[in-house]
Amino acid sequence: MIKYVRGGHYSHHFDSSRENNDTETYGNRIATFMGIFTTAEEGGGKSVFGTRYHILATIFPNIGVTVVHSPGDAMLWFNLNPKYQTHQLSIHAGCPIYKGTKIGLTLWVRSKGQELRSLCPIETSSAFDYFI
Ligand SMILES: O=C(O)CCC(=O)C(=O)O
Ligand SMILES: [Fe+2]
Repeated sequence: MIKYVRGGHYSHHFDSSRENNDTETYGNRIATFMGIFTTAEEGGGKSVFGTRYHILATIFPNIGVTVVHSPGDAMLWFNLNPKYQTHQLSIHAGCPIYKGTKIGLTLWVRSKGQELRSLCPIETSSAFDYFI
């Protein structure tokens, strides 16, 4: 569960991590599911020109995507490239909240044991890139 109040935000980051005990056992975070329960009344971000605009959003700057939420929305995105390394296009951030409360649920899908691993030829496919 994540909850943001005024000033709350999640700076740009990748959801995948460096190798550790968890990645050894379960694999890295191949995908992220995020559900939105409540959106703030006012949120924001900054455009590339530095002007503030009011959005309640998760942004993916490397692919130019801004997802503006409503309660009940869900998002799913991929974090790894076909070699199971951090995908540079997956960097994202939760924009700061100015007013109200944003509550969501983030679930990370680990790569080990996923059907994708054995049934789809993602190692040789560029289709994977399309989904993030
Ligand atoms: O709050 C958001 O919009 C993004 C949250 C996020 O990136 C995360 O939980 O990993
Ligand atoms: Fe994230």
